[in-house]
Formats: sequence, structure tokens, C-alpha cells
Amino acid sequence: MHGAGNDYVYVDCFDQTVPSNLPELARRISHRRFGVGADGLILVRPSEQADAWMHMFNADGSESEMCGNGIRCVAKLVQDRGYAKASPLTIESGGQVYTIQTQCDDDGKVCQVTVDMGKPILQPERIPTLIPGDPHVVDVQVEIDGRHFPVTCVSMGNPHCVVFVDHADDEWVLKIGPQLENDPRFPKRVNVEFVEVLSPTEVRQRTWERGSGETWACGTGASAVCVAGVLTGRTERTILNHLLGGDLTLRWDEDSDHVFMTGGAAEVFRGTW
Ligand SMILES: N[C@H](CCC[C@H](N)C(=O)O)C(=O)O
Repeated sequence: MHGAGNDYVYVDCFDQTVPSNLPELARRISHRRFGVGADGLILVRPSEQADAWMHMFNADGSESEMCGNGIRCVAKLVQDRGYAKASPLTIESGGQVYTIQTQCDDDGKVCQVTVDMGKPILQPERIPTLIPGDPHVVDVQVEIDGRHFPVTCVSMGNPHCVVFVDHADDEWVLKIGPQLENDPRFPKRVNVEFVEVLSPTEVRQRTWERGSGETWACGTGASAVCVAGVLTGRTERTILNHLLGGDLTLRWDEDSDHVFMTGGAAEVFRGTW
């Protein structure tokens, strides 16, 4: 399945078991030449506190707390297969329970999903980042490879570093992206978003993901970008975000402090591994 071109292999663990070495399985199945090919592996498992538990692995076998594009696809899988009856659904990930509204196409299959992504986390030690914030890391100058530029750090359950740039070119994404991901100032590594502001309500994002490299979209990243745009005065609270594989709409609600993400979810094929 994919959400805005961010593709994962999903395993329905309501009706089967999986091998015990999950990082190894994630690496093998995600490989684009020797495996199925994916940005990672997502297990859809029964949960005690929600309709399902999203258990997510990056292509390098590392585990993540949250995946915005993934959770929309999990909602689709769970509703389309009848494991949960109707919208709103609840999905657990990284110990949090997320509430999700779905919309169906004419065939009654879920096609559009809105996720309550919760409150952004801005305290540097909870992101985590060692970059000093006053009190938050908002447009703080860093230096990588002789380049000086401002970064804004946000956790949406997982860590993000947002960099606003004039042109989100390969030099930024493929060269600076991996260096930021592995910079010691991010003790748990970090997902990186390079963002062009097109207008106060529209941006273009390219993504370098922790553990998966460049991906065609990142839902938690797009949510972090929405928050970073408001914090730095670049954008309004509702934005349309153009990612390589599709568009997402984000809204950071002033009253609740919650971010709401809306986008598609699609099944591509089913198979046997
Ligand atoms: N693509 C995902 C995020 C995966 C994050 C993962 N790379 C991490 O290590 O946190 C999304 O749509 O939110």
C-alpha cells in the first residue's frame, strides 16, 4: 500500500503470524532489487486499546514510533477488511492511540483519511536534539559541511528537523539530508524535511527519512512542516503540502493544539512472501 507514494509492505497479523526476526525481515522485504521493494515494513496487529496496532519498521530494519502515511493505510486495511466497523477508527502506534476519520469511494473502500496526529512536541530533550533552543529549536543556525542554515525541530511522536530552502534540490536532500540524519546533535537520528514556501498556504516538501533515505512523502514530516511554518511565521495554520508522490493537507488547530493530516491511502497489490 502507499500514501502519497510513501510505500510500505503491510502484513495483516489479524489472521497470521510473522517470523521473530523482524528487523531482518524488514530489510529483506524492503530491498528494491532483492525483495518486494518498499520504504519499510508495517505489521497490522491486534491491539488491547485500539482497533489495531501499527508496528512499523524502516527499510534499514530500525523501528519507528509513528508513520503518518502508514497510519492512513492501516486505517484503510482495518476498515476494508472489516476488523473495525466504521469511522472514527482508533490505531495505536508507539504507545499512543490516534483517532481517524475515513471516507469511502463508490465501491465502499476507504480512499481518503484524516488523522488526528496529536500535539507537536517542541522541548529539545523530548525530540530529542542537543541543539540548544530558547526554549524551542525554531530557526536555529547550524553548520554542516561549511554550509550555515536555520533548522526547526519538532517531534510528531518521531523526530523531525525542518529546513526551509529556496530550492529543495538534490544537493540539499541527498547530501545534507543523510548528514543531518546521522549528526550527533540528534541522539536518535532524525527525519529531515527540505521545504520551499510557495505561499502562506502552500509548500513543496522533499524528505530524507531516518532509516529509509529519500522517500516520496512523509506524513509526520508534513505535519512537522505545518508546525514549523507557523512557528517561524512563514505559513498559516492550514497548508497544502506538495510532496513528490502526492498532496497532503495539514491543519494545526489553535484551540486543541492538535495537528490534523488529510490524504489518500491506496492498495497496490497483495502477494505471498
Ligand atoms: N514516512 C513516515 C515516517 C516514517 C518515519 C521513520 N523514517 C522514522 O524513523 O521515524 C510518515 O509518513 O510519517
